[in-house]
Amino acid sequence: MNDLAPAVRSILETAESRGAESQAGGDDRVDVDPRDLESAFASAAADDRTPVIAEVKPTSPTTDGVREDDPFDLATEMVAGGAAALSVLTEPDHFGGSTDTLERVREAVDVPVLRKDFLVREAQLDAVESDVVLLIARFLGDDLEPMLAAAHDRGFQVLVEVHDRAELERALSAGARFVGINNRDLAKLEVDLSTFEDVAPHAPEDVTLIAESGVTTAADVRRMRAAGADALLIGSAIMDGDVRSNTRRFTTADATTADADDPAADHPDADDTIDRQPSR
Ligand SMILES: O=C(O)c1ccccc1NCC(=O)[C@H](O)[C@H](O)COP(=O)(O)O
Repeated sequence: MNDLAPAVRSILETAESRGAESQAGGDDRVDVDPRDLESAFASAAADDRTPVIAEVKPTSPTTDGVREDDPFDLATEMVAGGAAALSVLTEPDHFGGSTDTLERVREAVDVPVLRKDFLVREAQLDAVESDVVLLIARFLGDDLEPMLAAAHDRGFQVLVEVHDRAELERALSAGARFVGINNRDLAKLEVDLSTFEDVAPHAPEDVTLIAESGVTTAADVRRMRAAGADALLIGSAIMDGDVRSNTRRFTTADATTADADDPAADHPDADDTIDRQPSR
């Protein structure tokens, strides 16, 4: 883990020292009856909305300042903007998140809610109920498979985050059905959308692929969709300004071409679809 950016090492150190932090004050194992993520994406698509997971992200190591708005209001605005699902940071020290926030948001909306955190131990799965949990292949190493099984056992759907082809192979061998390809390199914290384009063609067709991080324009959305993204996870660009209209700009991206709201030119390869490997 020496190759990680200092901020990410710090995130990981605090993650390792955090316990289950159960809202009930006990250490009961959660048993989740989740809202179905795949159906939420399908409903969005049937409704001509680009499937977007909008992220409630008060701050981060790469963001200036903290957004203090009530997460309840942010979440309802994101859904009003057409988000198929939400992601809520529960990491407190670097992202301003909390399990309380996630509980309140999940009560306020009827779309699936992803718990975005840096989970490294099974007991941490029991801190709060959500429809989906994130597991990061790079942080979990050989623990990925048992953590994935432990999460599935509790009823969670699991988004396994990868950054390169080797991590994709580990995620697939562990049994991941939802894979997030993170365009943010946790070693340098740099974002490069070609990460998704490089890794996605190696995923089998029956895996649901989510493009994570660094999407800032509708043209970026179309670029990720052309490269095989079934859905997108977008945080900072939604949190920066009017959350409802920002969300709408992304959820209508498939239905629009480059327009006045999105002056960035479409990526030259945006119309080239990339064939994914056939199902294994
Ligand atoms: O967002 C960060 O600054 C960050 C720093 C270190 C580790 C993880 C980080 N982000 C976590 C995420 O996965 C993103 O919040 C998510 O993919 C949305 O990204 P973006 O749309 O670029 O805000």
